[in-house]
Amino acid sequence: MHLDHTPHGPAAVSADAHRTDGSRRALRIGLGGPVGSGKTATVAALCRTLRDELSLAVVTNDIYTREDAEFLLREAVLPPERITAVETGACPHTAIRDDISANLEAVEDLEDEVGPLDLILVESGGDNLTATFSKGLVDAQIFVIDVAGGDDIPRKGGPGVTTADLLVVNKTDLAPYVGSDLARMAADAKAQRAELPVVFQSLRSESGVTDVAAWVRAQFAAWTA
Ligand SMILES: Nc1nc2c(ncn2[C@@H]2O[C@H](COP(=O)(O)OP(=O)(O)OP(=O)(O)O)[C@@H](O)[C@H]2O)c(=O)[nH]1
Repeated sequence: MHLDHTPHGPAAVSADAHRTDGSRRALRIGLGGPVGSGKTATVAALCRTLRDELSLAVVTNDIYTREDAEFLLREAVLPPERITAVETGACPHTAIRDDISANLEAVEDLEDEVGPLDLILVESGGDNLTATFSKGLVDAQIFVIDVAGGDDIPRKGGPGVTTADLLVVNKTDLAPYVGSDLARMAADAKAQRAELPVVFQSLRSESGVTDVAAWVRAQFAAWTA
């Protein structure tokens, strides 16, 4: 894995790093990607890995339900008051890109109610390859795809694959069963993203979310620097 954070750190993105009382607000990282690629599982693993070192909260987005939040609550990855569900009621990308008001309110309410917070993870509802977050909502974004969705996804591109601050190719454990060529996926991702980082992970393996957690730590270090 090649991780080069410097040109794309969150400090370069957000002009509004402070709250109205002058305190530093939480770094906001968005996770988007197709349905079932492993966004909630990645959020859960990040919470377990980082919760003892960072003050964390999560906002989930579902179209009609609160299933993702309920999963995180059931798994007890964070205390319940640190997990908020937004029911988008429409295309998931509308709520993270076009009308971000419900998500912004959720993020700000979390900071008011359980802050000060270091990091808020905002998980989008599952969508298609065009879904990206507004820079008014998050400081950095992770796009999660999986090997079972087809090994031609990195080649097909789209804004999530090409421009996300981190591309995660999840479920590498399934590659032999679905005939996905990981080397080809890596070469295609490199061609689409140049120096932007890519992580291949299996949440079923021992290393799990380690590389993504390292990237998040680096983003947080840049944010607070
Ligand atoms: N084999 C394998 N399964 C995984 C991995 N990561 C997640 N899963 C499983 O994939 C399924 C979907 O994972 P989720 O985390 O719910 O996916 P999601 O992207 O949040 O799905 P939506 O919110 O519906 O878009 C679940 O059954 C997970 O347990 C992985 O690395 N390997």
